[in-house]
Amino acid sequence: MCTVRGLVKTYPAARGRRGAPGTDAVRASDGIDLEVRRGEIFGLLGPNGAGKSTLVRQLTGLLRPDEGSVELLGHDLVRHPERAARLVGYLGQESTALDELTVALAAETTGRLRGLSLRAARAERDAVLDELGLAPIAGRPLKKLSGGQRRLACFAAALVGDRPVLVLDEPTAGMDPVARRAVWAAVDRRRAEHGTTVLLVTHNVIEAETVLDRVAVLERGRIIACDTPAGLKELVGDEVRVELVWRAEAPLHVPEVAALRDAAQAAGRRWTLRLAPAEARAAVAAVTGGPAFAALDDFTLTTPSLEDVYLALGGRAEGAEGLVKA
Ligand SMILES: Nc1ncnc2c1ncn2[C@@H]1O[C@H](COP(=O)(O)OP(=O)(O)OP(=O)(O)O)[C@@H](O)[C@H]1O
Repeated sequence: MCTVRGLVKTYPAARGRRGAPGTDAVRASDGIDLEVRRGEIFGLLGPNGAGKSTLVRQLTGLLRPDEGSVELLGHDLVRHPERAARLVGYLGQESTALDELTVALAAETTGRLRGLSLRAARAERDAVLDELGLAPIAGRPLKKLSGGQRRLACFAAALVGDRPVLVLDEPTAGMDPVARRAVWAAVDRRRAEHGTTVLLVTHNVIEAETVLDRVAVLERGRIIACDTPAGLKELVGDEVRVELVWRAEAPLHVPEVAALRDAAQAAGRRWTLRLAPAEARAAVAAVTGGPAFAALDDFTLTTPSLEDVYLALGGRAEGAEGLVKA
């Protein structure tokens, strides 16, 4: 369905101007091979700057690779990037092109641009606004909406005209849980009813886990893992995640707590540890059975999630500095 071979894209170095420092060249795609199957919901996961947007912009014909090939539904998109518009419904990270339009007109205009008759564009517009709960704000201009509402309106527009492939760059960024659920339900419905293939860029690993068939993890322009969520989880084996939340400072004077310090990733009052099951049981027994218990606010034990895989592979913990040890 979509085959990518040896994709390379380097952004050139820029000279600094007016005393500002220049930037080095960035190899944002560094030899990417990828195969997405028809009807698959395929995720691209990775830290900021890993090269996810650069990759999807090459898959949608918006950015020309330096080297390599992109074939989408039998079309060579490096040679014929203009063909992507007929194949792909693309939701980019920014929406400025539609900002002046109302929610209804953004959806209708997209339909018209995709070749629908006026009557068909209006029918699809009404159906998609209803489906996503946007009818009450259909008459409002995008630029006067909240970030999450604007995102949902752009998502609605991307769905109009029924493209066989949807490429969605962080579709649920800034959305509340109700809107996020509506997005995932709409994606699922298109796959079930039309066999739509979906390529999804996301940071939200926990949310993505429930909808993705396969995931590629990107880091510094390379794919460092690609498998089903379950297959990726096997990489972290039977590790258990232990979360300890302290009332205030961790009681490091308690030897059992001090012993866990090196294995823990600390974020404020919260410690996260990844341990073998027996070690996890021992750790919980130690902090709940002894003098540390008075300092403990809460604890949880969970089996591995896609986020644990991501971290184990060397991804950056959200909000944390530096790489997390495998
Ligand atoms: N137009 C550009 N010119 C120069 N460098 C760029 C440009 N766009 C992106 N980059 C650089 O290329 C690398 C990959 O960027 P890209 O936007 O593809 O990452 P990403 O994985 O989508 O990140 P995020 O999760 O933050 O959206 C980064 O180092 C970024 O700084």
